[in-house]
Amino acid sequence: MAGKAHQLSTEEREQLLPNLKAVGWNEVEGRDAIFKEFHFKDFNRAFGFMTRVALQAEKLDHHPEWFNVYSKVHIILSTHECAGLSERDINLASFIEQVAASLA
Ligand SMILES: C[C@H](O)[C@H](O)[C@H]1CNC2=NC(N)=NC(=O)C2=N1
Repeated sequence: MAGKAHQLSTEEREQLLPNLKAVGWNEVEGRDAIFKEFHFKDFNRAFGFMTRVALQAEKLDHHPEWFNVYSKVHIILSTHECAGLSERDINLASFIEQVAASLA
């Protein structure tokens, strides 16, 4: 991954977070991270979604924290390198939204 991740400033958050909040992402309490819960029709779709996200995460060298039960996938995004939210999380969340939309 090129360059060092920096924790988003207040201004960057005001600019970047509303779009994600509008589609169901929320800030995690007590931790600088974002969270969303995804529901699919069945496990096959949930796992297909996870597979596509996993391949992109590996490509970006930026990985989600996630939890799956059957058709439900919980995702938390945060950047270890800066111990909080960075642009990498915003970019990965945007990619995740595209994948979810294509599977809806
Ligand atoms: C060594 C390796 O580049 C780092 O650990 C990468 C891998 N995946 C990562 N994922 C996330 N979410 N945050 C990171 O800071 C991060 N760093």
